[in-house]
Amino acid sequence: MIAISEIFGPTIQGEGALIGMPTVFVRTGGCDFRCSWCDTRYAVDPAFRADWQAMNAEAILVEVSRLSGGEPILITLSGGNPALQPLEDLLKLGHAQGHRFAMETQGSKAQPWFAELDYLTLSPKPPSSDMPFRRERFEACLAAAGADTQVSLKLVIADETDYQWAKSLAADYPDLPLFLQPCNPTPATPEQPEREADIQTLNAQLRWLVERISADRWYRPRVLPQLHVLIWNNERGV
Ligand SMILES: C[S@@+](CC[C@H](N)C(=O)[O-])C[C@H]1O[C@@H](n2cnc3c(N)ncnc32)[C@H](O)[C@@H]1O
Ligand SMILES: Nc1nc2[nH]cc(C(=O)O)c2c(=O)[nH]1
Ligand code: SF4
Ligand SMILES: [Mg+2]
Repeated sequence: MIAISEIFGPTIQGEGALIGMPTVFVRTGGCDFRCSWCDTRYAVDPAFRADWQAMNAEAILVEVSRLSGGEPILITLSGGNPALQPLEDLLKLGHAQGHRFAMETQGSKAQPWFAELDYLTLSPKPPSSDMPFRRERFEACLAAAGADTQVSLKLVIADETDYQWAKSLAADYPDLPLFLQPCNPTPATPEQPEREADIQTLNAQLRWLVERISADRWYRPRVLPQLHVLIWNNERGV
């Protein structure tokens, strides 16, 4: 069984390589990380386990199909860390129904079924998250994805230290499409579910990042906002 925090959509992928793509999100419950600025703690902290549902692949796809109006769609697996879940059957059955699959993970755990994904976003965590980067685990994820899965690197940047870390990490993986995403310093939290994102601050951070890469003559990354935050602020389920 798969621990599910929420299934929602259709919406658009708001981040990274597939930004703007219509998709249904399948958010799993449980994470091996506790990032300082995590915007989905309700899918991380076991205190919210009672809100998660154990579902099998068939039941998840019934809900996706209800949301998509019976049409095949891009299914985005996120979390929590979806790599902690047994998702092989979901990929097999979903593909047989014509869906495609993208997944977001921090790269802390590799699974053989990464090779069955259409897209994999690896989002290792910068110093500001207070989480470690374990290179051998990240590289195990790359190896598991293999040649048939489109892998990209999406790095969250909160400050200059994160920026320097990102530049150095990215240099070690020159062939990966690279996306830089400003950190939202005021995500909604279980304590403050109505907390607003400050769009002015996010825009200033975005501008800083563009100016930063330009000043460095670093022309490789694409700098993107969290589009869903610009559209819906910190709302959940969009
Ligand atoms: C909520 S995580 C879930 C998937 C997986 N655990 C991971 O971190 O990649 C999805 C994406 O949101 C990003 N994210 C989480 N909190 C954020 C914040 N406050 N500002 C910007 N991005 C954030 C993560 O870095 C990750 O790229
Ligand atoms: N629209 C939208 N795009 C997203 N991209 C990554 C998300 C996530 O929480 O993993 C997310 C999300 O929650 N909503
Ligand atoms: S790895 Fe992802 S879901 Fe887990 S705490 Fe960090 S941002 Fe949140
Ligand atoms: Mg999110």
